[in-house]
Amino acid sequence: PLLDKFAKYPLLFGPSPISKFDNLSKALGKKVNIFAKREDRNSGLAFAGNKLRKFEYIVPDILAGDYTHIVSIGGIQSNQTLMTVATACKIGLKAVTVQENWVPIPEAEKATYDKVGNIEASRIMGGDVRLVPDGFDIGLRKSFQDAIDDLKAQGFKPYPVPAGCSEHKYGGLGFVGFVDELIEQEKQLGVKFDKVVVCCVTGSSAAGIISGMAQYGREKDVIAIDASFTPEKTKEQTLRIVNNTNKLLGLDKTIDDFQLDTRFAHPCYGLPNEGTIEAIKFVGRTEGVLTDPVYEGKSIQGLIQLVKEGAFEEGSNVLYVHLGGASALSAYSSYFK
Ligand SMILES: Cc1ncc(COP(=O)(O)O)c(CNC2(C(=O)O)CC2)c1O
Repeated sequence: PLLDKFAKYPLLFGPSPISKFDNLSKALGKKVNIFAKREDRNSGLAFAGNKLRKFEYIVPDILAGDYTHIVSIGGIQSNQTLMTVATACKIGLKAVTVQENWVPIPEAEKATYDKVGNIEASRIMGGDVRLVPDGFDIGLRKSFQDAIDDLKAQGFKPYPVPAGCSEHKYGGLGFVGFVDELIEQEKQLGVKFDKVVVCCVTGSSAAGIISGMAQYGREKDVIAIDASFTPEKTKEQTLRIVNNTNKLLGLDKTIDDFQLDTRFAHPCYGLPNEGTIEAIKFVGRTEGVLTDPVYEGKSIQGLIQLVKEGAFEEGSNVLYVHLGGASALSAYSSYFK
């Protein structure tokens, strides 16, 4: 595969497993065969998750320089910042995480939102967690630059990793590897996936999958479900990462569009809608698998809706990409009384 020319630092157990969601398929009328590739179980670090797959192609660049800190950014219950801390611990660096007010925290969660789940785990692992009041935006942020300048002023050498690793030059490579893995697993399973459904916010998960599938002429089989609630920005950023990644791979292909379903991101980034809560419970009760109110709850809500409205041909094989995130559920307990 084209990816072999890039250095990779192993952070995952190996290929992430594929579950067969037969109960869910049946509960939805057995029209399609639903499978799930489990990035939520891809590593032994922290709570596992999609960012660790991205960090595998970023860590060699960190180790190549005498950096002292990894600096990253996210919301208070960010999975990105947690996986930044875990990766830093693994490679012996310190971590500074800028955590902004990306989510309008519901009254019922105010007392615990910045104490439980992902942020608790970051503190346990010694992350220098810096809460700042700035609002949500998937782009490059002043608060992030301030943290980097602050560390440099103290004589440290910080390595910046932007939100979701997505604007990092190698941000898309991890999920190109996901596709190479998937192609192998299709052979082992004797199954070809007709559609791949994945959550999309800062874009490098979906971008890597689209770029990876483009090597096999299958980029149109990817359906991204927006959870940013800023779909124009997410679409532009994702497409840019797709084409930057194609260039990195030496893949002579420009992709100017992809399917981004924007129907499930409401009411805003970081808060579930009623259908999200229904979907989380439905999949929890039919498959014993947990998803979260910010990301995977919305993408599985999208998958269920797409099945119900006949978006997939009868009998087709649909792969759901579970990117992680259930570790933030404790910050949303008021939704599951
Ligand atoms: C569990 C989970 N699922 C899907 C996504 C969306 O991935 P992308 O950002 O690559 O589009 C995230 C991202 N999370 C961000 C974070 O700060 O945690 C980057 C937004 C995620 O954590």
